[in-house]
Amino acid sequence: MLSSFSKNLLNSSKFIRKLATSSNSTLTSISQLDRATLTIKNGPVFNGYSFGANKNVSGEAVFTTSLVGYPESMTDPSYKGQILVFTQPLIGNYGVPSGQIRDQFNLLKYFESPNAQCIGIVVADVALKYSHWTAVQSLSEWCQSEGVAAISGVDTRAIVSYLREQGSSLGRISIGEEYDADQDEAFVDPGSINLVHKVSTKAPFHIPSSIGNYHVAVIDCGVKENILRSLVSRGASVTVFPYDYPIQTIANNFDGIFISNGPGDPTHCATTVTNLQKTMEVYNGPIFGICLGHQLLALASGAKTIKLKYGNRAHNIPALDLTTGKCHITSQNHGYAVDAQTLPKEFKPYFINLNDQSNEGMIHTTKPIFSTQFHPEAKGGPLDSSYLFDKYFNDIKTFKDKQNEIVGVVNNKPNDLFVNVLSRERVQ
Ligand SMILES: NC(=O)CC[C@H](N)C(=O)O
Repeated sequence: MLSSFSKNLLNSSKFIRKLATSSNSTLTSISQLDRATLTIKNGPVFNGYSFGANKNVSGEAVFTTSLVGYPESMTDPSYKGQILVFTQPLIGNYGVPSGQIRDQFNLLKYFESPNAQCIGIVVADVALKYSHWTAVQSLSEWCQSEGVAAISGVDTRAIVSYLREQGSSLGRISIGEEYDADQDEAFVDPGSINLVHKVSTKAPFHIPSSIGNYHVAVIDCGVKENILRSLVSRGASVTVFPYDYPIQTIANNFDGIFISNGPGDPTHCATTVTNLQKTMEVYNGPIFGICLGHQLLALASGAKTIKLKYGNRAHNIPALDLTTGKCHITSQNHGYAVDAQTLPKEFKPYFINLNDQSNEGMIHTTKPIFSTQFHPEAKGGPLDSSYLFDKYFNDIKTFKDKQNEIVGVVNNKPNDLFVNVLSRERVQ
């Protein structure tokens, strides 16, 4: 523990450094940075430099082996409350694009949600200078304005080796002070918080599609913008509902139901699981779930989920499609998985992870219901598995054609009166 004298000394040198840099907030050299410490609970301590928000944070420390895509990963709501360690040694070299720019569907063009979601990042070597035609600021500036703590100059190989051996662990980033054993208690366990509640829209919202006549209901557990784009750009207007909305009460107004990705332990989403069970009893249309959506659908079907030792976070994970025998390189970000042994007989495993043999998806034997653990929408990551959205839309078309035969109604445009009163973007 530091004496009060050395603490004062540290604080005054920090103050002098702040004065020296205050005329120019753009950091260009590591010598301008404050000290920072990454502490793993009951584990090692790593000393480096702070290049983000001037605040101490604590959460689950996880690692990603993605080479690119830090803006997409950091704005993915599935990372809510986590400290993200990048194995790619140089991070920040292409800066950060604008979080304001929207596409033709009014969706964010470069971000996966309006804000950074992880609470901290850990990199070996931050690029304080950046260059890219879409960049509007440095990673350091963005972390400061978004309240994300960030540490550079640490041995990320040692950190990741530790997390691989011990499993994902609680961690803390402390700014401007040396490791203080007195703070050992101050670790926040995001596993004890309902993280989905924090990221889900607070009220339904609607995204119209001028391309087609389908209407899909999305259960928002922390949905990524590119999932919404993948639906809207294929011709579905999308109405997005809060994670705990009783979807079973309105399901039959929709041509498809979709369950999104999201943060945390799937067993914390009991209300969503119960609603999905009830939905599957009353709804015969297509259902598609991604990542947390896959896990929730599996729980609703009677299967169980497990926590993986350190999870799968990367943009190059091989998943075998068991129906075609083809391997696809996939984008992933999860710490939990479905235990394939517990799948009920109506569901077959759909994909398997070729690195660790964990379950990567399931498909119903008779109904148009399937889900994947990986992210077919990518962002970042390869587009190999985007064909699954096409499959979902084939299921939607078949279902709708059949409905139209029965009902004799051809035009099922989303009920304008219902959707017109809804917001056009997330309600936070
Ligand atoms: N990307 C996701 O949806 C993550 C799902 C879940 N929170 C997990 O960590 O396994």
